[in-house]
Amino acid sequence: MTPLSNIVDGVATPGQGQRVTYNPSNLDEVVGCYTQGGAEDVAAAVDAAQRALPSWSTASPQIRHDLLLRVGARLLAEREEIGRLLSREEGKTLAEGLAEVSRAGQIFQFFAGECLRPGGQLLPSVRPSVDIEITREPVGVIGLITPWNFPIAIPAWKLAPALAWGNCVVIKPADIVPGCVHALVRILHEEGCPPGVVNLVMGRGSEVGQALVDHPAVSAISFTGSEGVGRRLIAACGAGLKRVQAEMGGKNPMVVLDDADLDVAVPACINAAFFSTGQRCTAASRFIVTRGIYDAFVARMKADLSRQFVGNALDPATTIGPVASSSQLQSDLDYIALAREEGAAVWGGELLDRPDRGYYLFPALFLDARNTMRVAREEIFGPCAAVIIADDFDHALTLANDTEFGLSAGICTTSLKAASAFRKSVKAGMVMVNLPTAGVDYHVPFGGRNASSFGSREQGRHAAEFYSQIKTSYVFCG
Ligand SMILES: NC(=O)C1=CN([C@@H]2O[C@H](COP(=O)(O)OP(=O)(O)OC[C@H]3O[C@@H](n4cnc5c(N)ncnc54)[C@H](OP(=O)(O)O)[C@@H]3O)[C@@H](O)[C@H]2O)C=CC1
Ligand SMILES: O=C(O)CCC(=O)C(=O)O
Repeated sequence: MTPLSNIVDGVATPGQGQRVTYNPSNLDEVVGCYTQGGAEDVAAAVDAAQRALPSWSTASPQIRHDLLLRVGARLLAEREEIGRLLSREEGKTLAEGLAEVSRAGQIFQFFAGECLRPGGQLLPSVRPSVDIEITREPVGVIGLITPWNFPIAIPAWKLAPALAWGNCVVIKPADIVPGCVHALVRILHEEGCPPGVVNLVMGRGSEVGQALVDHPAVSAISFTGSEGVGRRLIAACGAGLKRVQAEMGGKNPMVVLDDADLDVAVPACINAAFFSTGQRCTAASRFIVTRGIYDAFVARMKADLSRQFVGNALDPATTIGPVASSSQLQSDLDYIALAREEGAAVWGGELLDRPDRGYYLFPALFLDARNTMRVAREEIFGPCAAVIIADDFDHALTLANDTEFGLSAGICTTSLKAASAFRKSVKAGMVMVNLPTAGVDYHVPFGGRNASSFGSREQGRHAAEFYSQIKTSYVFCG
């Protein structure tokens, strides 16, 4: 099988080795074969980006707008083909794969609009006859390091604002799912992206990702992934005086109060914790349920979960796809064993036999869990949720805030007063009322607090904070 190449300076460029990807729904099926780059490919890509920067950073906003709009339209037109590739490579259901490609297309269209929106400000000075002008300029060459759980939406929400603000980029997708980013970078070039503006180097994080972080000509790094890698990368960027944005994990709570409508709360909790196989940084992994509704909530969760079908991502009957990789599956199984050791009553969590050889894991509830347990404190990133009893609203809020993370948080209640109090007091970057903690809009700020996020927000108009830098000019006009 001939591997798909890196794309450097607009040209397909072979690397040193190759990686074959397999379908987590069916391990006997090869999905793709990709070249593996190394530090020298990163150096060539950064060189190309530096050469492209003077003309791209000064290009008419109309040119950037038109490119992003065309790319958005192509993604929407090719949604079926790319969505199937995404589902075969990552394992999310086809419906989720298709929705993710649409989201990527819409993100490009949103940022096409941003290219033409004036971003400056004219202010009077405290001195007479002096005007002050605040303008935004590109940051330079930006390294984008993306994870496996959103193989096209996350690359899109980093690439589109980077280009809109006139930067050049080198992107490194997660090694187990490079197919969608390869397709996206190919489309960018087919739609007229000038050589060197977007460069793709595939390969391992410890080599390609590290080389990007270490390269002195890379001015900024935008990363999404684990807390461990994120923390190391933030330290390295700080030492190299690079701008950095890191989107890391979550241990997101979903509070269910006595007055909740279970017809709303249970579907929201199932979606939040188990759709996309629980592999979302915004996934709910703690259900904090007040005493009066606990038994009814658990009974209804078990009944509704029993109707979910865990199967091949392309099977229309499937509501929950396989776990994405063998290492993630092993980690999930280790946490399920740990939940038992820590004294929770585990419901579900079985490996499933299916005609296809895949990583099929039934959702797990860790009943009667306590918030002090490791399974209630550490990000699992699989179809597992701890169910914790709370005495009342105040206790539930205290438990919800007792975490090192702070990405998203949800509450299910029919009380406007309780919902408002929760929105104001919960320590999270995003709050949902009677909605799943996961599944966000593409045109508003995304991000969290504490160990969940570092640096400025992603997405929406707030993305400008990271992808542009401010210049303040003083003009004597007397
Ligand atoms: N917040 C989120 O959305 C995500 C959180 N996670 C969490 O992380 C856990 C492990 O997933 P995993 O894929 O290993 O996450 P990682 O943090 O290892 O991977 C995220 C990205 O960083 C790259 N990377 C890895 N090491 C380095 C490095 N030293 N320097 C620069 N880049 C690097 C990876 O490359 P490569 O994979 O190619 O080696 C990948 O592109 C999950 O179980 C989950 O808890 C994972 C994904 C997304
Ligand atoms: O919940 C979402 O829509 C986005 C989640 C996400 O960005 C992530 O899991 O990395």
